[in-house]
Amino acid sequence: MAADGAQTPAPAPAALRVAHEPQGTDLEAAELAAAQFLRALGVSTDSESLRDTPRRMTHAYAELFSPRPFDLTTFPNDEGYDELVLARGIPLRSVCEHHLMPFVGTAHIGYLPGQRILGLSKLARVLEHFAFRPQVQERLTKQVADWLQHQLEPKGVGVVIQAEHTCMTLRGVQATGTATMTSTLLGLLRTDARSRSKFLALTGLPR
Ligand SMILES: Nc1nc2c(ncn2[C@@H]2O[C@H](COP(=O)(O)OP(=O)(O)OP(=O)(O)O)[C@@H](O)[C@H]2O)c(=O)[nH]1
Ligand SMILES: [Zn+2]
Repeated sequence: MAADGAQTPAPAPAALRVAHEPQGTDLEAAELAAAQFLRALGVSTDSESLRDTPRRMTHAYAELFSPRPFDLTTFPNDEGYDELVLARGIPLRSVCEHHLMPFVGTAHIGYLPGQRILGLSKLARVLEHFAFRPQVQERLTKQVADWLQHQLEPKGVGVVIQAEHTCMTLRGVQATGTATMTSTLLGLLRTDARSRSKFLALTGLPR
């Protein structure tokens, strides 16, 4: 409790170990299922070049569903830096949970610091943490923003994602070149027009 009676949030820990969240994997079973899946679709795995494809498929998806653990390193905001910190154009790759086809693009992730600042690389690592699982873009965007707000307790968070969903560009409606945009703004980036406008200016997106 501060002297004026206001609640002061507890500072975030200097480094929080963010673990991989295994759901229980059985690579052998997945490989057998992949072979069966391909056979059922009339794709023969008899040739030398396709013989290992079920194993490759299994490992490819296992990789895309396994975010790497990392330390969420934070530092005290000793200088009282009170403008935006923004990582622009972070590469994004994820897998849509409806078709298990990739969606790829870029993310812009920013925050207005409170008592602590974040190790810059962690903005990309948090994105990867939530992207490496079957996802929808809306949930991914919100999860990254909510998580940063919760862990860092900044004055505001903004996340904008632009991605191409191959399930709608390579198949189905085949709307080649379509970019899907999503955004989540929290705290001052949501409520304060000046902060929001600055955030959008730094992302390079139209305001
Ligand atoms: N909201 C949202 N929808 C997504 C995302 N990724 C894929 N989808 C959509 O999920 C929907 C699944 O719809 P369904 O009608 O069940 O699937 P479908 O018959 O293959 O549909 P089409 O893709 O239209 O051929 C499609 O409209 C996809 O475009 C995402 O990140 N967010
Ligand atoms: Zn899809």
